[in-house]
Amino acid sequence: MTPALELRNLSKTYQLRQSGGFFARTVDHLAVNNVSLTLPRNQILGLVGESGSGKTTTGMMAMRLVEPSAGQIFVDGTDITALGHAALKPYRRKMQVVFQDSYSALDPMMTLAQIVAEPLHIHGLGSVADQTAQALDMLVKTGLDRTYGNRYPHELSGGQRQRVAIARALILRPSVLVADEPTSALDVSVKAQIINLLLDLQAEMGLSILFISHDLSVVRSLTDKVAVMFQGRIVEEAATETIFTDARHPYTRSLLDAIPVLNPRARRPRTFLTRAQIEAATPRLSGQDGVPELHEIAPGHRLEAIR
Ligand SMILES: Nc1ncnc2c1ncn2[C@@H]1O[C@H](COP(=O)(O)OP(=O)(O)OP(=O)(O)O)[C@@H](O)[C@H]1O
Repeated sequence: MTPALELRNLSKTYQLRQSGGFFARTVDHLAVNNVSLTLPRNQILGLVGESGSGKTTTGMMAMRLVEPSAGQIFVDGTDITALGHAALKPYRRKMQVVFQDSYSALDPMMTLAQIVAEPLHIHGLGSVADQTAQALDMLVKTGLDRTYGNRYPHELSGGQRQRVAIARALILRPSVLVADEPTSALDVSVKAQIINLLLDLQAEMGLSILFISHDLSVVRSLTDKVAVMFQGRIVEEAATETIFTDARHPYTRSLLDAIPVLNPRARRPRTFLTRAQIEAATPRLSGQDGVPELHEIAPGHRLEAIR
């Protein structure tokens, strides 16, 4: 079956301005390096990695919200990489995004019904009455009763705002949802509610989700497959349970070791790796051999960036 989303050899180089007064110059920064990913239909793919590893840039490129420097993006089998504004519009409907910080994404002057209905309005779908009715139904689907339609974003809790952001993203019935750290700003119990909501909606609406997170426990409970990013590259990709029980790449294992364990008796020994050690293991991953076992890695080094 054609995947909902496929990224082929995607790269992004940002041009950074280095200050220096009269001698200011631009330098290239390779944020995403030759990333290939497949998101099958009705599945949830987790994209994990430390801050700055290129997860958001990858998700934004998948949606054509950031232009790739190289590579291709396929949505439902169609190459959308070079489509112009008009040709891209139907694909914009198919792909929606939810961010961590939903508050800044919700217009404070609009009611929740207006906020959720706005994408229908932008795409000219149905009458205003019809758009409002659909928006109220979608609010109910995300666990907010119809009376919320008349409220404003500042009246809501963080979890409720995230529900509104999800309702707005799903009102166009997209086939792909990019969820970029959608639960990181939430308390543990609210986090669980939002995860359950995403799972329910995914099953009900046949969604495919690219779930970007550095919260590995959330990723474990939600995803079918996980891709691990390090310095712009995918260093490991496998079924979720395989990642959590039999990770091959030392960087993945060091990420797993960094998950906090509350019970002190169950605490695992931590593994700290240097970037050079992770780099050394990365090119050899494709052969699945030659990856050094953790006990071979010299103790005493720390990988600060993942802590
Ligand atoms: N618009 C931009 N211009 C220049 N550099 C950028 C831009 N956006 C991201 N970067 C850089 O690209 C790299 C990857 O950033 P990105 O936000 O994609 O990583 P991330 O894994 O999503 O991190 P985080 O979890 O902190 O959001 C970082 O070094 C970042 O500083």
